[in-house]
Amino acid sequence: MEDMRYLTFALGKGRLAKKTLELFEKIGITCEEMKDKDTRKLIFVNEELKLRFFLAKGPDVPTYVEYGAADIGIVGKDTILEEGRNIYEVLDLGFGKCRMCICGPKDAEELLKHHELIRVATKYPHIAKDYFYNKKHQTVEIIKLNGSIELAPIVGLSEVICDIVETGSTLRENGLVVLEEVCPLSARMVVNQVSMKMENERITKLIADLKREIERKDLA
Ligand SMILES: Nc1ncnc2c1ncn2[C@@H]1O[C@H](COP(=O)(O)OP(=O)(O)OP(=O)(O)O)[C@@H](O)[C@H]1O
Ligand SMILES: O=P(O)(O)OC[C@H]1O[C@H](OP(=O)(O)OP(=O)(O)O)[C@H](O)[C@@H]1O
Repeated sequence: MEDMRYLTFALGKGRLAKKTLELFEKIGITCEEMKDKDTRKLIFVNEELKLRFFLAKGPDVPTYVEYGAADIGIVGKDTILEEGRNIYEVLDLGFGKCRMCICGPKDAEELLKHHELIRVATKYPHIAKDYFYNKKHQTVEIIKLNGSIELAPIVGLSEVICDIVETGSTLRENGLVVLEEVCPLSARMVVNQVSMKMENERITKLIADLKREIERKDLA
């Protein structure tokens, strides 16, 4: 135990953070310091288990993991696809479930069907490009936005959007519908490629513990 090095976790801020900490707690990994809402501290340590945790913007998580600044990351599948980093995706955590979809007003269906040159607004330009160019073989103009994507077809910036749909209420409240599904999404655990070799025993055990907990919850 004495010469064990710290394993570092990068957790995506926002929606996934709370569920991630709850899941870790269930397998005996706690980080009390991190629950303090008022803290400006960025990095938290569990001395006993030799673990360190930090919160980062979702899209930065794969970056920290690729460079080895974090051994392990927890992040949405959307972010993994969008960032395209050299990392191992090792586990589907089963929460943060949603879908990447092409959405728009109902009448945009015809434009899609006839492969018209449409504009696609999205926070995920790589996912959108891959979908339209490689899967659908359709030429489109992709417009990168940073949030409130549903606005784009309403104000005439684009014909459709490529965005996350969870409950569908944002679409409904703005008169938009799902036109096509790109792929299902959920939170994933990612691992640095060198860490996977150097810390194989600890990381393999962590994956097995998490898997057992996720399966137990699925059965309940
Ligand atoms: N309804 C949802 N909207 C967006 N993301 C969701 C939703 N449900 C689950 N997720 C998952 O949660 C992850 C993190 O979502 P979060 O809202 O915290 O990030 P974000 O919207 O990219 O952040 P920000 O608000 O800083 O732009 C997403 O990458 C996605 O995998
Ligand atoms: O299907 P729903 O349950 O309505 O969830 C989907 C909405 O939530 C997300 O937006 P977010 O709240 O992250 O805001 P943003 O658009 O500013 O990123 C996503 O981009 C959709 O707009």
